[in-house]
Amino acid sequence: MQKTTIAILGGGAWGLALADLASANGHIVRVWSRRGSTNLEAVLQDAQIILSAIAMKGVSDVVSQVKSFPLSPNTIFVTATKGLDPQTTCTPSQIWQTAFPHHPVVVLSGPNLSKEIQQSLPAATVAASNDTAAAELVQLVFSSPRFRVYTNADPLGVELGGTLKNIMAIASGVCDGLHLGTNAKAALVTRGLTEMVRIGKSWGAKTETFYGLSGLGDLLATCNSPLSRNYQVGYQMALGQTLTEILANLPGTAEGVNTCQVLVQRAKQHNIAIPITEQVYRLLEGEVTTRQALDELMLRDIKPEYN
Ligand SMILES: NC(=O)C1=CN([C@@H]2O[C@H](COP(=O)(O)OP(=O)(O)OC[C@H]3O[C@@H](n4cnc5c(N)ncnc54)[C@H](O)[C@@H]3O)[C@@H](O)[C@H]2O)C=CC1
Ligand SMILES: O=C(CO)COP(=O)(O)O
Repeated sequence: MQKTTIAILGGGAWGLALADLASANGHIVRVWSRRGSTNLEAVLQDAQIILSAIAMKGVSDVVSQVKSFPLSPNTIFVTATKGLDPQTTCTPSQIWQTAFPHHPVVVLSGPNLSKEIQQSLPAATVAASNDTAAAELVQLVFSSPRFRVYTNADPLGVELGGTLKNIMAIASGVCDGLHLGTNAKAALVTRGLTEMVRIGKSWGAKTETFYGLSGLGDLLATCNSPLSRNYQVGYQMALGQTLTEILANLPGTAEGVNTCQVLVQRAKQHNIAIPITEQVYRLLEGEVTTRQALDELMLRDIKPEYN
């Protein structure tokens, strides 16, 4: 395919892994990071794709900075952030789309532990957008024999899959840290998926999207891998460390910690049952121990599996 010029915003683990994938396919890639020496305006100049791999806490700020520079009307935005805005509960793609209403926005999300991608291990992901041509361009730019990209027309569902699974990854870390066994993990991940579908549907996402790579796929990856920072948060809490100690030593961002808070607030407003998220929230807030959180979940009123 033709060479594409790509500006990658965010020089963290994921931004750099995506930069490598696009460079390996022969594209022109420029990375901007707030602590790096590159100038944002120069990085954005003539970019056909602007990809954000910024941690959630920096997204609104970076969006405002990008808005102050002239862009080609055809520039495609891609967001790879897995978080929710604490003030508005908006997803990153909603923030980008509101700021740039006339540009296509594509969500890139899937089971993509950056360490494995950096080792060139095979993986698959999803490029989702309401603009099919934009999703297909992003698919072409990143696809290779080691990275298989699928398109999808439910960007909200794809984005929420990657975001909500972070909470289940924290819970799974707790499950493994407490040595609760394989049955417990299977129950947790399956009920976690049910909870993700319930939240996602109320938001307007499609149920089937959560059974794909960005939902179930990312759950399987992060709920079972010590490479997941969110999993590490739960695992180390089960070993008795405090959240402050864990976050001080964590390499990179565990978005699930903030997402949990946003979801609890949103679930209250919309009257949605989120028992697992609620217990993870209480654990992170120091209101319950890992054992108490487990008991709270196991001793809930018995009920039909689906209602
Ligand atoms: N590492 C991974 O395996 C994957 C991560 N993601 C998502 O990608 C996002 C970034 O993750 P990582 O690269 O792993 O995190 P990281 O902690 O390695 O990097 C975070 C990046 O965000 C930037 N940033 C943070 N606050 C900022 C601010 N106020 N202004 C400007 N830039 C700011 C940092 O400078 C850094 O470049 C997260 O939302 C994460 O959930 C998605 C898929 C895989
Ligand atoms: O989202 C990820 C892999 O798909 C990365 O997970 P962590 O943010 O928990 O490390």
